[in-house]
Amino acid sequence: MTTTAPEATEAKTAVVSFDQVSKAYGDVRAVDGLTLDLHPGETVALLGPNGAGKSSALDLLLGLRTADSGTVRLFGRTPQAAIAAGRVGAMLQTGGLMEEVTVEELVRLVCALHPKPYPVTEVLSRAGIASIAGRMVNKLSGGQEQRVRFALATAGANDLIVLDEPTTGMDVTARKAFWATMRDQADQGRTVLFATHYLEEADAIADRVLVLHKGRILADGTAAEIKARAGARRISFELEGPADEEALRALPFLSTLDISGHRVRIQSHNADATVHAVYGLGLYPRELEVAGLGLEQAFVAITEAEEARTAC
Ligand SMILES: Nc1ncnc2c1ncn2[C@@H]1O[C@H](COP(=O)(O)OP(=O)(O)OP(=O)(O)O)[C@@H](O)[C@H]1O
Repeated sequence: MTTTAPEATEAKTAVVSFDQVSKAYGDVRAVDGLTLDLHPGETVALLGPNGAGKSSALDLLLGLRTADSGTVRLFGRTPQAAIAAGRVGAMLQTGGLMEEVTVEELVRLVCALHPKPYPVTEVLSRAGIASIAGRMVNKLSGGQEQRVRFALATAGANDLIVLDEPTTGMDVTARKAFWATMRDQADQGRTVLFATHYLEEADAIADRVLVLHKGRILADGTAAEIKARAGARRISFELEGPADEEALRALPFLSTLDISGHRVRIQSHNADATVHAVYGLGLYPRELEVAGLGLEQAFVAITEAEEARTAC
């Protein structure tokens, strides 16, 4: 008979597992048959337009809401059991902080409740709030509150960190420190899942990007794969004279056209053919550049294509 060491079983278990999970509020299907596994050490960005179901999915993951159907498992257990075991740290958009205490008292309390806490001084300094440790929580600015939420989410050693739009309201320095810490956590084998509207953050930080739309996953891959999937390319050039908008709009394979003075920016599904046609118009494009889409443009292209498909 062969036996499997507990660590080996654990290694095979998904950190997060959604199996056909649905959640509706009245007529609104916030999460619609979501099936998904997240693995140890992954840094995963959850993208989606407003109302796509990101917060609902995270609430289900954390056991804050109950699914209408399907199952959610964290480390093979219910969300409540995994959280009680101290395996999950979360930073959510909603939920007020305890107010009549100082920042340090609040951090100390959360560290005391964590099964595997970090030293309070370390938690304070990592979140950049050591200098405001003595301040009352109800006197903090929005960005400082966000840093305190960051401190509470990283008060102990968690195997999964869930963040809902974590850097909203943070200044550039706080954002940099925040993402450096998260990278460090992922390098130690922890799984980081974050919902964001900052696509440049997703592009820079995540090694896996999920695009959610109307409660379903529209795309799942690396940022590079998502950009490639959008198919289109960006063409940019400068004209010597004023642009003839009508002629440019008739170019083949054009999906968008933007004219600003003599600068022309185009998105095309066949960049070679479009550029060829630009020369065919007798134009002499200067500083011609052809590049792939950024994650933001790819995201817009993918979600707009889905909107158009479902509207038919
Ligand atoms: N408590 C609720 N009651 C009714 N409808 C809700 C409730 N919570 C969310 N919804 C609806 O469910 C859908 C998904 O909302 P959700 O907040 O999960 O989206 P989101 O992707 O996080 O959006 P955003 O980017 O705007 O934060 C939306 O249509 C929203 O209006």
